[in-house]
Order: sequence, then structure tokens, then C-alpha cells
Amino acid sequence: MNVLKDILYKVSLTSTIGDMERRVSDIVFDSRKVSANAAFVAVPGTQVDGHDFIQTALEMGASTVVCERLPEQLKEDVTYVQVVSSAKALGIMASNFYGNPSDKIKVVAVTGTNGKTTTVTLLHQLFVRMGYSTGLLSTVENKINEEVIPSTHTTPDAVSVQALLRKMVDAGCTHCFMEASSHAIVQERIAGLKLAGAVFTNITHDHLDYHGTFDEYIKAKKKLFDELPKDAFALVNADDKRGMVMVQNCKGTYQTFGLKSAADFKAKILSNTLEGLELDINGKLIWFRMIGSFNAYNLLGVLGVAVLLGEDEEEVLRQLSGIKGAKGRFDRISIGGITAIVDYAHTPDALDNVLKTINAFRTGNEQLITVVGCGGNRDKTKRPTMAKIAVSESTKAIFTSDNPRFEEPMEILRDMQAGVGPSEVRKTLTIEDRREAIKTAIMLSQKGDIILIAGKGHEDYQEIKGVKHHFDDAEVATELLTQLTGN
Ligand SMILES: CC(=O)N[C@H]1[C@@H](OP(=O)(O)OP(=O)(O)OC[C@H]2O[C@@H](n3ccc(=O)[nH]c3=O)[C@H](O)[C@@H]2O)O[C@H](CO)[C@@H](O)[C@@H]1O[C@H](C)C(=O)N[C@@H](C)C(=O)N[C@H](CCC(=O)O)C(=O)O
Ligand SMILES: Nc1ncnc2c1ncn2[C@@H]1O[C@H](COP(=O)(O)OP(=O)(O)OP(=O)(O)O)[C@@H](O)[C@H]1O
Ligand SMILES: N[C@H](CCC[C@H](N)C(=O)O)C(=O)O
Ligand SMILES: [Mg+2]
Repeated sequence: MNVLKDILYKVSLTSTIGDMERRVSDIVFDSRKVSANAAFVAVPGTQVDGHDFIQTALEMGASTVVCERLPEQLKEDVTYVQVVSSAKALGIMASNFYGNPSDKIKVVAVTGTNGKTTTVTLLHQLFVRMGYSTGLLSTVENKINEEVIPSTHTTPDAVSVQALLRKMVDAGCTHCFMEASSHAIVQERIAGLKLAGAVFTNITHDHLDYHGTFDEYIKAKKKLFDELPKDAFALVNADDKRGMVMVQNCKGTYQTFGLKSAADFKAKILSNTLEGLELDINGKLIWFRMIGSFNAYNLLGVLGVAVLLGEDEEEVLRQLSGIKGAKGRFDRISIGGITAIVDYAHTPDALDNVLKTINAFRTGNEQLITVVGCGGNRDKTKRPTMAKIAVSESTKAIFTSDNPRFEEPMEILRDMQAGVGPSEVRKTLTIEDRREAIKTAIMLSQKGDIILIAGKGHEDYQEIKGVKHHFDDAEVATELLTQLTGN
């Protein structure tokens, strides 16, 4: 139980009605989850407006309502708190409710279109190896040291962020590495969070369905850096043309990383093979188990964060050298002479990077067959671009379903097909069923060939009309490769 007026510390209030000394049992933004004496925070959403559920929340036992617009009829035994932004209030209230855990742990947030999960996963593994009790909030999983807490979002909702940080502090964690998605930044899921630092990996085409325009998408990411406190650091990719845009209004100090431009953390790629990367960092030659030049950026981001957090550069490089990336990122399965690569590339830039990386390793006439789909109820404009990239960088492309969600799979596939020019259509097949698509890719392959299965990476489900069916690209590829190659 917490006193309401304390929970509202630092929230921008418009007006209050009723008892501010009231004890609050929980902070809830979903009327369906309200329990007795909870504070219900009404947040306007993309589907519905939380203000329409105030009555339901009261019937479920809420004794405090936090909202931007007061209801017409007020109940006597309820406290009403009118705020400027409910979403922002929710984050600040949750932080106060959980005892402001981010004051007691160094939290570093990573944003960017691609590379967030890879960067935070490497950082988490690195800091655990270096002896720190460390937390992780990521697309793949949330973690307190090695304890896994399943993840539902790239960045959890505002209340879960604070509750998870509280658990981390209670478990003795000194650091937490987290992803900050553009959705989360706009929706204020990290309001109330005190950051020790923030990282910008890159920005390319994605999420235009949500942000509307690329400029708005850039603004969403920049907001993370605009709101950094003075004593925090920003670390940005100097080779991305929006890197410096991110820190234009940053109150904290900033540093850069890159392979091409002048940067504080700079590397040169000496070798780039299917076994890993050899980098020259300040004259030191270091080998890493990560594949593809895009991972050199992720490694530099990780190095920069560790050094900015006060770690010794040589020790960091020594430890980092032995670390593997996140699940579902360039996972290789070689059976019967055929190699399948499962990768989470679900944006045009990621797909282009991963295909170019594989192509650079091709030595002879081996085929590269790409199995790829695009998610439903997500940015439609990336579909033809992803299809075009898949076709131009592969011997053959098989278009299939990703997570169709509430869309018709064949309509998504038609959007993809529209990106393929008449001369390249013969290089494509469209097979709606993902398992059949993977099977066909294997049947079309011979020894030495490579199959890229893109888009779902670590996901162990396929979401169709609101139901998540078990589906794991690596599992299916292993099973079918074994069966079809007789190994
Ligand atoms: C588009 C989007 O981001 N939606 C997120 C948002 O929900 P919303 O604004 O649509 O909510 P809504 O359904 O309109 O409801 C508005 C409010 O009314 C409340 N409500 C609703 C119904 C009811 O009966 N009672 C009630 O009180 C809701 O709890 C909510 O507070 O806020 C919710 C709570 O935090 C999120 O769960 C939800 O994520 C949805 C499920 C989602 O799929 N989000 C994806 C796109 C997402 O967030 N992805 C990013 C990663 C993207 C990337 O970088 O690749 C992520 O961070 O995971
Ligand atoms: N620095 C990078 N630049 C470009 N592409 C990258 C980079 N790092 C990884 N990728 C590609 O993007 C895919 C997704 O990487 P990762 O999961 O690290 O990104 P993310 O930003 O966490 O994605 P999400 O927004 O879905 O959480 C990888 O599977 C790989 O193909
Ligand atoms: N965080 C991303 C994940 C996309 C993964 C891809 N498999 C898809 O379903 O589109 C999103 O929610 O847009
Ligand atoms: Mg991620």
C-alpha cells in the first residue's frame, strides 16, 4: 500500500478531487485487471480510449481514477486526479509506487531499427561474465542474471518496466540493459525511468503504419535522447546519417561509434567470414564470434557502453571476444550438406544486410534460397521492398506467411509480389504455408546450398487471427532437413 499523494510526486497535475491521503493497492491501466483500492489510469490508446472504461474500473473496485478528462458524473468516495498526460503519469506513478528502482541501478536503453536485441543481449552476457548482477529487458526474453522472465513486448508496458526493475534491484542487480522501441518511447512506457545512458544503433524503414512518416519515426527515437538527464551519456552510430540528429538537443554528454566516419569507438574490419569477425580496434586485433559487418557496429556499441560505464577496455574486449549473439540471429543449421540460416531480419535493411553477408561468403555455384514473409497488421509499405531485396540477392525467393495476425495471408503475399519486376518473377514461388515453404526450399537444394529463413528468428509461434500456434523456424528446418536429406 502506498499513499496516493506520494505516488503522484513529479506528475503534472491539472486538478484533484477527493482524498489525496488515500492508500493505493496497485497502479492499473487495464480495467479488466483492476483489484480493490487500485488506482486506475485511463490512457487513450490506438484501439480504444481508457477513459471509456472508468466506470468498469470503479465497479471492479478502483478507488482512484487518474485521467486527462474528468467523467461527467463523479462518485463521492472516489479520488479523481486530472493530469496533463495519462501515459506519462502512468510511468512516473509506477516508478514512485515501486520505490524508484532506476535510482538504484544503472539502466542503459538501446534504440534503433535493427540491432537492439543483439546489443542488449551482448551487454547482458558481458556484464554477467564480468561479475555483475545484471538485468535484461529484450524482445527475446527478460532476465535477472540467468533467471528468465518471458517477454511479451520489446519494451514492456510502463508498470511492468518498473516492477521488473524493482525485482532486479531486490536481486542485487547493479545494471540493466533494455531495448527502447519507438512504440514504447511514444507511448511513454519509459516515463519515470532514470537512464544512465542511451544508445542509437541506426534508423531505416519500419513501423510507418504506426508513426505515419519517416520524420515522425525519427522524432520518436530522438525523444529518448532529448529526455536524457544531464549526467547520462548518449552513444550514437556516427555512420548513420541520423546519428547526430539524435543528440541535437541532448542534455547529457555524447560519444560516437563507427566503421567509416571519425568516431570515439572505431574499428576496422580485418576479416569477415562465416566463423566470425576480426576487428582492429585502436591497434588491437580481436576476433569475435559474431557474423557480418553489421555486427561490427553492434560490438562497437557494446564496447562503448561498457567503457562509458567505467569498465576497462582491454578486459571488455577479452570477454566480448568469446560471446555469442542472441537466439534467432544468424543461427546456422547444417544437415546433410545443406545449411539453413534462421534470422530475425524483418525489415528491408536487415534483410539486405543478412543476404549481402551470406553472398559475400558464397564461393562457387551454390544456390541461396530465401524463405521470407511479412507480418500482418504492420507496415504494409515494407512488403514490396523486402520482396524485391529477397529476389535480387538470392538464387530463388519463396514468399510465405510470417505472422499474418488479422490480415488475409494471400493479401500480404500479393503486396510482396508487387515488388518483383516481370523479369524476376521466374525466380519466385509463393507458398502460403510456412512449413511447406521451408520444405520446398530444402527439396530444391543440393549439397552446399544455403537457405535463409528470414523474419521470425527466435519466435516459437505463428500468430493467426489472434491465436499463437507453435511454430519454430529452427525446429522445422532441423526436422525437415534430417528427414529429407536422410541424415
Ligand atoms: C500499437 C501498440 O503499440 N499498442 C500497445 C498499446 O495498446 P493500445 O494503445 O492499442 O491500447 P488500446 O487497446 O487502444 O487500449 C487503450 C487503453 O484502454 C485500456 N483498456 C482497454 C480495454 C478494456 O476493456 N479496458 C481498458 O482499460 C487499455 O489497457 C489501454 O490502456 O499499449 C498496450 C499496453 O502497453 C500494448 O500492449 C499494445 O501493444 C500491442 C499489443 C502491440 O502489438 N504492440 C507492438 C506493435 C509493439 O509495441 N511493438 C514494439 C516493438 C516494435 C519494434 O521495434 O519492432 C514493442 O515494444 O514490443
Ligand atoms: N546493427 C545492425 N544493423 C542492421 N541490421 C542488423 C543490425 N543488427 C542486427 N541486424 C539484423 O536485424 C535483425 C534483427 O536484429 P535485432 O533483433 O538485434 O534487432 P532489434 O532492433 O532488436 O529488432 P526489433 O525491433 O524487432 O526488436 C537481425 O536478425 C539481423 O538480420
Ligand atoms: N517487434 C516487431 C517484430 C516483427 C517480427 C515479425 N516476425 C512480424 O511479425 O512482423 C513488430 O512487432 O513489428
Ligand atoms: Mg528487439
